[in-house]
Amino acid sequence: MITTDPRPVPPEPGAVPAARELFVRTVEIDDVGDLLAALPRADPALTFSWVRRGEGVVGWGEALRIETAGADRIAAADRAWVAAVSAMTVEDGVRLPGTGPVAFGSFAFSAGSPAGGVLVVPEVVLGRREGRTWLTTVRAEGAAADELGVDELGVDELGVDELGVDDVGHARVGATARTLSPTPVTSPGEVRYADGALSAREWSAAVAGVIARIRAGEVTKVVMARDVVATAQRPLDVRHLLSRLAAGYPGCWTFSVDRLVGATPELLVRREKGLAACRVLAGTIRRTGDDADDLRRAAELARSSKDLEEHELAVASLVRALRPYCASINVPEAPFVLHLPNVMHLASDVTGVVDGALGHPSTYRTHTPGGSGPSSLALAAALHPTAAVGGTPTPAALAVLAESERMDRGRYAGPVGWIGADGDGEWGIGLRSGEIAADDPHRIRLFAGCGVVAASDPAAELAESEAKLQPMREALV
Ligand SMILES: C=C(O[C@H]1C=CC=C(C(=O)O)[C@@H]1O)C(=O)O
Repeated sequence: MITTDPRPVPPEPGAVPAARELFVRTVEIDDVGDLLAALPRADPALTFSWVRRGEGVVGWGEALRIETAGADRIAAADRAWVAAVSAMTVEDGVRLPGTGPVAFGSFAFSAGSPAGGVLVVPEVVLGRREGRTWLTTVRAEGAAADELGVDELGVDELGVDELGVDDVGHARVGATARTLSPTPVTSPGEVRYADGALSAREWSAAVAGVIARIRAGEVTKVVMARDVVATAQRPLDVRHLLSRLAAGYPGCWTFSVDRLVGATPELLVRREKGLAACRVLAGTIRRTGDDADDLRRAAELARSSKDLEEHELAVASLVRALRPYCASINVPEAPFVLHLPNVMHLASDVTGVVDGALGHPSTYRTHTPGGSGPSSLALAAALHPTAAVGGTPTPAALAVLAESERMDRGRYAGPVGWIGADGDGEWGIGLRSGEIAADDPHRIRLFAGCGVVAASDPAAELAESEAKLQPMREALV
């Protein structure tokens, strides 16, 4: 484990700790079925996921941990990752996004939050893309096979015993990997809910106060979030939450990083082969469950001046932040309506060609033509917080929300995702999520936020926040 926590002395810009030498090996394996069902352990601190429509990466164990804090938390993690990767020996016979070394990360929404930021390289990563499945194992250089602790890692279930260990102590996994047999998944049992920082009534009053400040011209848009605390009868098995989220919300990115769990519909940024892609969401209407009525509501959302204004602000702020990093940007003329099981959103997919002359051109290991320029994490650092989670203009909106929400958001609404050795990766916005307490595995804080503009109504925003809490409430059943 390495730690780059800049407290008490902030690091010099560009300073990174000495990285631990790691040996990383990716091999192609037979399809193992549901990636999430392969996760061997219940522990939310050591179980990682970034899965959408059955594809993505999951991981378990901890080979390397990078911790950061403060305003520089995302960029510092990016620098530490470059140093960590440079100390790795990599054997990657698959060479797809998500193969080779992968770090899962999660960052606090606010610079001042004690939640800081973290990148973790799991000991085992299992991935699937376009019908190909791979397994990556990570161990300290020179470690003996028993130090790898294959039983602990759950890799033994892949048939390692039979296939043996290679000359560098690495589990050899053949093309005939057997089905994984993780420990049984447990459900949470009875779940009790309690108010978070504010009761529903107090939060509505706070929203009314923010609307008044917006109407007075202090800010244009503020995203107001609230939290609810759920306490389960049994310790939370993160796999239960992940499988329910993925089944209920297949179009969202189902994530688990360092106790933050959720299914986000919003992609902060993906960088792949020199292209950046962002999905901006802002403007929401609840679904009723009646298809005809939902279609009528979707049309209403697409015409709603309140929602269109909220959406335009979000797109404009994202484009402003992304432009300096891109040689060209494509912004759709109008948003589309994204249908999720609980809500519909106005959505815009913004893409850009990353400027390869910027960033750390020589520091990333490159196996793709686009492996130079700002990494996915550097782009996430530049884009966070978007107007979809902060507001407009950003500094004033952040000040208003901090005063009005009266809570620390922790990692909610911060970047969450993964980065590979070449800097490519995917970072979502940590929405529709909850953070499992470090000191009590029964407790999880759920979050939901709503973009508040001059035309907002507190009761409607409260109802919208309830709809946004639905995925996590359903996952806890
Ligand atoms: C802040 C959240 O949603 C954002 C993303 C999509 C639509 C939003 C809205 O319409 O208010 C929010 O900006 C949340 O889900 O907690």
